[in-house]
Amino acid sequence: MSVVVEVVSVSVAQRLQEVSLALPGAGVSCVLGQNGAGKTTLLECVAGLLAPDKGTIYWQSVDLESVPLTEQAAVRCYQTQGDSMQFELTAREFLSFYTQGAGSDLIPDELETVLEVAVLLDKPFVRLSGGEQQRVTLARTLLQNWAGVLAGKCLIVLDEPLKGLDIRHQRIFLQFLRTLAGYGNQVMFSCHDINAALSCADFACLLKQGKLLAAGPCMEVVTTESLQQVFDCEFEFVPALNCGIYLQKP
Ligand SMILES: Nc1ncnc2c1ncn2[C@@H]1O[C@H](COP(=O)(O)OP(=O)(O)OP(=O)(O)O)[C@@H](O)[C@H]1O
Repeated sequence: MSVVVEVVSVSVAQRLQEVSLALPGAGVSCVLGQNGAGKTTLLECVAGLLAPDKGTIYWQSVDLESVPLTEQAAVRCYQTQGDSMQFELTAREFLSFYTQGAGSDLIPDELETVLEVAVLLDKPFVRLSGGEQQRVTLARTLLQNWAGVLAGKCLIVLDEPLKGLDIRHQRIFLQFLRTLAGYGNQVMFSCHDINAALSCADFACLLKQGKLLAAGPCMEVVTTESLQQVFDCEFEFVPALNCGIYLQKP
């Protein structure tokens, strides 16, 4: 069973104010908002990596503060916005370092198909391009708990996973997030590309200046009006393909 998350009146000084939301048991949720809106802060709280000053995070109706760190780590995959690396490790060494116990195949076929990291493994991580580093770190994030991910038991929290990815890798990775949710995992990610996020997510959290403006099914909470409120610019909805896209008005 995936991790059911509830956030109740969570505040972090200067960063989040009285945020409450409940994520569906399995699915994909996106967090949208301007720079500094509190997206990373919310993701860190949900992932159990930042204790709120006020309020409570529940996983499976249990106060996260009472869940031992090892138990949290066993069902969580977390990706920060940018992994810095001080050492001249190859991508293979970097992945091995984080994925001890992942099995004999360093990169499972399913991950390789999506992230195409095999060709990068023998290069020094620090000399990979930004997007290549992102693909390796996305692999590392999922390999942290790969067995749990395959079993659909994980909370997968990704801070700007599309950062640096070319358009093809973005599309493939977003489709893969749906696959992971289909296994039963709870996926939550932040993103600055509204249309990319909405092509994948079924639930959206809209943040502005540390406050939650809305959270709920994308079809209900994402509108030209709510986006204007979140981003302080005007949008037009253009029907396209089988859904539509939001364009920023000039
Ligand atoms: N460790 C910290 N201590 C104090 N304030 C912080 C800390 N980290 C971030 N902030 C502040 O909290 C606010 C929210 O930051 P956060 O990183 O959550 O925003 P964000 O929505 O993820 O932004 P971005 O889109 O730029 O990544 C910002 O004003 C930021 O300056």
